[in-house]
Amino acid sequence: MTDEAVPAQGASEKAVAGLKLQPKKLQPLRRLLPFMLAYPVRLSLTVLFLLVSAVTSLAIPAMLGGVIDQGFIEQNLEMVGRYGGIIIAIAAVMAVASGARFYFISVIGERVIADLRQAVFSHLLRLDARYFDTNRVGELTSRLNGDVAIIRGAVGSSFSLFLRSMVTIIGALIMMVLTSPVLTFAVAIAVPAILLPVVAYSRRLRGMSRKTQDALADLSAMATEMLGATRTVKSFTQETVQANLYQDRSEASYRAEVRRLGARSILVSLVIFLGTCALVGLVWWGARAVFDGSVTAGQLAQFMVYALMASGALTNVSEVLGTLQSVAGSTERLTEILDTNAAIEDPARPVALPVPPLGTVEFDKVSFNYDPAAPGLVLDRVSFAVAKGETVALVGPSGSGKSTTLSLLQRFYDITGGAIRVDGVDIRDVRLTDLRKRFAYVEQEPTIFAGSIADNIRFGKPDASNDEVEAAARAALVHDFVLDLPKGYDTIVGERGVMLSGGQKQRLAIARAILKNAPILLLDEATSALDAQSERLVQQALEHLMAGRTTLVIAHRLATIRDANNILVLEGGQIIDQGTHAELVSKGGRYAELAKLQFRGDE
Ligand SMILES: Nc1ncnc2c1ncn2[C@@H]1O[C@H](COP(=O)(O)OP(=O)(O)OP(=O)(O)O)[C@@H](O)[C@H]1O
Repeated sequence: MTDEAVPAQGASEKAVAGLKLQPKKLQPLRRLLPFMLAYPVRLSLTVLFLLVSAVTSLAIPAMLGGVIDQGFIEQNLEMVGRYGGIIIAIAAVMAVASGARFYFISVIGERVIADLRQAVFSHLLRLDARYFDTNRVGELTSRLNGDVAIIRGAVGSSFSLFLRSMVTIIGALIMMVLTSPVLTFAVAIAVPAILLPVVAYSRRLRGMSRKTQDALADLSAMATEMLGATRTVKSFTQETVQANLYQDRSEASYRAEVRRLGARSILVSLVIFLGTCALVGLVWWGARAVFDGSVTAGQLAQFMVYALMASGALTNVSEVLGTLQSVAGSTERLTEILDTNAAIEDPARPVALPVPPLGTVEFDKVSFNYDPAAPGLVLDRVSFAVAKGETVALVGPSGSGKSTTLSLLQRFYDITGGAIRVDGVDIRDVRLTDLRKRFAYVEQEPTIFAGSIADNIRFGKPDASNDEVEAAARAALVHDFVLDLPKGYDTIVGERGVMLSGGQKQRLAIARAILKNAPILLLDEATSALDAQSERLVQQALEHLMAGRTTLVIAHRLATIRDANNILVLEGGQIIDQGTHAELVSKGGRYAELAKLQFRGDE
């Protein structure tokens, strides 16, 4: 829809959506207000030009009455010329004011959208891990893209049209009364007769419209999910099945839309027919008034133009109200994100961690559950300590709580009992960024971003010089393979690093961790088997990374475990045993079994 949509009979078709005025549903729009009020100068200019353009457009029909009565009927060409000159002058002012109004309101619209988008994105990044456990990323990005696009498409143009039309309606009504109170009275009786059946029918459309929206959202969620996993789809040969599923849903959405269009077409016919009847009635009533001398021909013409202007503006308002309702819906979904408080936040009075860092970690009877309401515990009174420079390995069967331990240490979730201390300070008393700066975290499946190799290494230290990046890359044995790449460090690695091998990705993540140079290393060793050559390179890179750092490692490699100062054996969220590799093997308990299973190949 454009701002300059001409209010004509055809537009009555669009009146459909808006006739369902529900002020409550528009309330979320208030949340856009602060974003607009942040630009008072542009806003005032918009209002000024809006008023000027409305007043000038109302002045033109008044001149038209003069042309007819004093020019046509008197057959006075000079008067026609004089009025023509005035009309051209008014039109010139109107043209400039309308252009300026369109420009300023569009600029405000774009500004508001940009601010809102940025606010939502940065707020999302600050929310805690639990929020992302319970909200689908696809849905969040769709809010960020889809809802922002809906607001963007409407804010400038719809608001402008809405305000302009409201001013026109009020102005035209006043002019109608001034021109002929009798005719105004006749119109006042006719309007509800037309509007009531239309309103009644348009209620039916509301439910239909919601259904097609839902169907569309469903479709796009499915597309996002499948296109993000094309390799899985291919490998499970699900192309046809998924394409058919998509087709079924797409057809369902098509049918829903066709039903809605059918209903809407009937409404259009209804509006056109009733509108024409009203027009004929007005002409008849007006002609009678002219014949009995209560109004002049010029006044009648003038009145008819005002009536058309008012009805056109009314059509616009009703249409825009429909649009504004969907904008309100989108605004609500976005402000919902802005209103969500992170469950994990900085303490009111943060305690500083010691400088230089000690590099110690202590778990003191730590208990935790992802879902506080669920029975049982994921970690059950886990206690251990890691001294400076030590390497402590976590081993245990799948689901025993190893990854959870590393998450809790970084305070992705808050524990339900006990305490976690880093450098002797309870992590809940430390600012989140201070805490997380103390760790370098290498994930099991490292996240590689779509940028260049250098960007990926620099992630943890954006201001690192090229030399620093290269030094980290050398230590992580990334440098050699980078030299073979066409653009060296500037090579773009593709989304999620698809252009790199598994071992290269791991070394890249290690380089990133080396550059961050944090005192405590959190390592989730990859379980996926690398070939012996890659394995050796990754191991070498890790040794560089671990040198001189306190290390907490979820271990799957024998080399790591053999060198560990202490091995914690986790099972069902509890530490069931601990000691060095030799001690634990000689004990012959659960660890010996695990080690036998896990490291058979290595031995
Ligand atoms: N984000 C989460 N929300 C809810 N439950 C979770 C979440 N992450 C893990 N869990 C549950 O917590 C338990 C411990 O999981 P954790 O990932 O810590 O195990 P793990 O020892 O690292 O396993 P693996 O070796 O398979 O990675 C499991 O029962 C798992 O289902």
